[in-house]
Amino acid sequence: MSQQKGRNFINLKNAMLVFTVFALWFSVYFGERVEAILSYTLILSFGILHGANDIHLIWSTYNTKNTQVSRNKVITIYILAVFSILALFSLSPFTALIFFILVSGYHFGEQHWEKSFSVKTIWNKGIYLVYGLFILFMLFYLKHEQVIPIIDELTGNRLTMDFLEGTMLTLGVLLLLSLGIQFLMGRVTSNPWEELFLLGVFFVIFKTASLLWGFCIYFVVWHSIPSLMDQMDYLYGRSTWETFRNYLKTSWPYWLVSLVGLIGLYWLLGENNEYFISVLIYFLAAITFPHVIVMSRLEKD
Ligand SMILES: CC1=C(/C=C/C(C)=C/C=C/C(C)=C/C=O)C(C)(C)CCC1
Repeated sequence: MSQQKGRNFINLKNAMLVFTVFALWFSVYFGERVEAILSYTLILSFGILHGANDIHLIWSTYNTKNTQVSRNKVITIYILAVFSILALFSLSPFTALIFFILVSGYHFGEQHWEKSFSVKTIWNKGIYLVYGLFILFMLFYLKHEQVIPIIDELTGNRLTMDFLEGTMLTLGVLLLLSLGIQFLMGRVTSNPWEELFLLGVFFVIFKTASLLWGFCIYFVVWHSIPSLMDQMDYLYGRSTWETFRNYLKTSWPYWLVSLVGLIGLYWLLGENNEYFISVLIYFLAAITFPHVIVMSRLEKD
């Protein structure tokens, strides 16, 4: 059984690598406009979908033999969490953005490394954070020409290229040291060369593709799709086309409400924001916080 699971995982990784190489080829042949259309399509479909079942997941993880929670209560708490984040962005955008980047980094790292540590320690959580932040800062640094104005629009703070470079290098050294120690102690089950190679692939993608396409490839291919599969494993015991159909059946209403929410947010904030990506960031932040709590609980289970 575990051998079967391992084989599926390796197949998934290979498929993701093949898709990534294809996406890289695509970015060389097609212009920014085509990339942008495809990026928004993938982010708004698979990207949003992987968080669309959160309410159902919270409800099913909390509804055990001993505790009963009503669906309405879960929906109310979820909506409150989403609006609190939007309120934080309007009160103190810089604090909200720092918080969002930290939480996103942790979440990306947790998704990638969760199955790879044979011993559970508090250090693993630090590695999740450093890994995800390193990926994000690699993208911010390599695409600084677009990222600096976007962050300026969101927060009124103009980051410098030196800051982005320094943070990326510091995170890189921290990551090498912390993961290196874990590998030497024999606590990591994945192949270190494969992991280094993967970081190299992300570097090339972020450098070659546009900001949106680079983010889309990481967010959709390397984060949302594996996360969708984890969620299907949790909910239905396996991830197949059939369980994907079941997943779609429970998540499509939430997915649709999310899209309507994004359109509403654009209608409210569009005039004040030159970049649509800024509105997308508010939206992602609002749905990310509850999502990270749900997924951390699910990975623990
Ligand atoms: C700040 C910033 C970005 C960061 C986006 C992040 C951090 C997204 C995280 C999404 C998550 C964690 C979704 C849920 O699963 C972009 C778009 C790269 C563009 C440049 C500015």
